[in-house]
Amino acid sequence: MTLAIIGGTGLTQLSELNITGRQTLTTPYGDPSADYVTGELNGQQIIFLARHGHPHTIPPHKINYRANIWGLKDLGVTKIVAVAAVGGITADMAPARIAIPDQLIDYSYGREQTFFADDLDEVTHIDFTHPYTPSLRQQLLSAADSAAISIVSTGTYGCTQGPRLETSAEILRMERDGCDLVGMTGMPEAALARELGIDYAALAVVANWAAGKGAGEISMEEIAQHLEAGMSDVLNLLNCLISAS
Ligand SMILES: CSC[C@H]1O[C@H](OP(=O)(O)O)[C@H](O)[C@@H]1O
Ligand code: HPA
Repeated sequence: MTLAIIGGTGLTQLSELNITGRQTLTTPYGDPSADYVTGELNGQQIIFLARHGHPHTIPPHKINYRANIWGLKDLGVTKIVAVAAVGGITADMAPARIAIPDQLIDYSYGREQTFFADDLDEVTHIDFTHPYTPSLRQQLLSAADSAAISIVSTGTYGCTQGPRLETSAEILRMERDGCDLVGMTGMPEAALARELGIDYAALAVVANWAAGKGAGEISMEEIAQHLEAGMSDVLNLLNCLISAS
C-alpha cells in the first residue's frame, strides 16, 4: 500500500516529509504538474505531488490531471489523499474549517475527463455513486478523531472551471443544487483515480466564504491567512492517518 498526497493551493510541499527522492515522469498523457517527491513520514513511504506545480504556476483549468494520476499509478500508489482549498457555501463551512466531502457535483468543462477515450477494446462506464472511497474517508475521519481535530464529516464539493472565482448567483445556484463547498480541481481528479482503481478521498480546507456568502469581495490575503491556519490541522491529521496505517 503506497499513499500519495496531492497538495493544492497552500500546500506545495510537505515540510515534514523526510525526502528520499524525486521522480521525473513522462506519461502517455503528457507531463505531470511536477516531480513526484518520495519520502518518509512517520516511518511510512509517502509520495507527494504539487497539483499546481512547484512553484504554484499551473491554474486549475490547465492542470494535466490524467498525467498526474497516471504517474501515481505508475509509481504503485494505491491510495490518494487530495488536499484542496475551497470556498465555504453552507453555514458549517466557515473559513479555516476542515471538511471531508462525501459527494461532488462537476461544473467544470473542457477538461480531459477520462482514460477511456481512444483505442478502446470496449467502452467503459465506471460506477461513481460514491465519488470518494468510503473506506479511505473513514480512515480520515478516524485520524481527525485521534488528532482531536474538529472537522465537518460530510459535504458536497462543487467543482467549477476557474480560474476566476464564482459570482454570487452561481454560488446560490450551487447551493440550491446541494453543494456545501466550491473548488476548481476536484474533477476530473476523483474520477480519473476511480478509473485506475486508486482509492481517493479529499481533505478540503475552507479558505474563504464563497462569493456572496461573506461580507464584501474575496481577498487573496484572507485566503492565505485561512489556509495557513487550516493547513496546520491538515498536517496533524495526515500524521495521525499515517501513524494508524
Ligand atoms: C483562490 S484559491 C483557488 C484555487 O485554490 C484551489 O486549488 P486546490 O483545489 O488545488 O487547493 C482551487 O481549486 C483553485 O485552484
Ligand atoms: N471558489 C472556488 N475555488 C476556491 C475558492 C472559491 O471561492 N476558494 C478556494 N478555492
